[in-house]
Amino acid sequence: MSTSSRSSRKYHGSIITAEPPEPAECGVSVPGLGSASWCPLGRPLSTMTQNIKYLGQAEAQQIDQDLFSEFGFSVDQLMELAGLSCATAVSRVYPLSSLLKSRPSLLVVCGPGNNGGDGLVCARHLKLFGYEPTLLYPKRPSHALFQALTTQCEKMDIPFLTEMPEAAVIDEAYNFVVDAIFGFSFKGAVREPFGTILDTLQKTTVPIASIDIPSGWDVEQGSSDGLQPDLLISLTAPKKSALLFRGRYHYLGGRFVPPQLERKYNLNLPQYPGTDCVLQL
Ligand SMILES: NC(=O)C1=CN([C@@H]2O[C@H](COP(=O)(O)OP(=O)(O)OC[C@H]3O[C@@H](n4cnc5c(N)ncnc54)[C@H](O)[C@@H]3O)[C@@H](O)[C@H]2O)[C@H](O)CC1
Ligand SMILES: [K+]
Repeated sequence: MSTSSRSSRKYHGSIITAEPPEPAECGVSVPGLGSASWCPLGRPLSTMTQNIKYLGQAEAQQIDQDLFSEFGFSVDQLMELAGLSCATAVSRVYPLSSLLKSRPSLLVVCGPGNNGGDGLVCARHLKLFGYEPTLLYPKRPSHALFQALTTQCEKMDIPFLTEMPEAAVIDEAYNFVVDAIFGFSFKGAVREPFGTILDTLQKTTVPIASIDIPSGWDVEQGSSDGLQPDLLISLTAPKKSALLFRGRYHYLGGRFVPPQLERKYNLNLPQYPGTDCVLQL
């Protein structure tokens, strides 16, 4: 069971990993949020990435738009790479060999936007990696892309739940949960059915892996009483709320940013190792 002081979550029934490093001296540049010597995560300098930019909501959306309009990418291209990054980070943090339940089960909860699409792609790749994902996808957009992603999962025999199980059932049935409910376009008070879903997730004790933003968190301000994921996978670049992430693992994914775009927004992205599609921050 984790006793990490950075996360109040207690885990049982799965995932045994080392404790996170203790706070140490470090320096991070956080435009608009603080001085260059602030160490928000308490990680040693050697494992932090100096000067990586933490994005505000509008800037994250602008970069997204630039990728599609100015740089000519399509949504499904980037979503595939984003979802693959998420599946890769998940498999690094929760390798099949570390799971304590008899089956490598996990629940992926998908929201109504592109974050939900990342969740569908992530589920498909996790299935290919040997996991047994189950999906909950309560609000499905009519757009052909999401219908195709849904079909792909169905054809890979990934089951879809019709309703959110109770917290105790989730703890019993799944090793961990992937949160793909909301990403960088989340705004305002949570609307149903996602309020109830997030309330249930908060009652679970299995680890939560959040894609891009812990769902329900304000993209810039975070949330003191919201979800406390164990793993956060920031896509393209971390958002400002990631500075308040207190889980054990923070990964960067979405290795698709053209250098010209990186320079335009001064992202200062770290060097991904070799051909890897994720990087632990
Ligand atoms: N460039 C990249 O890094 C890429 C990131 N990707 C992923 O896309 C999401 C952002 O997707 P977007 O569709 O813009 O928004 P969301 O998924 O966050 O959600 C929009 C969806 O949610 C509804 N909504 C908003 N606020 C609320 C609320 N308070 N209550 C209920 N519902 C709400 C809204 O109506 C929309 O339906 C990013 O985070 C990445 O995960 C791409 O996949 C690849 C490129
Ligand atoms: K999310």
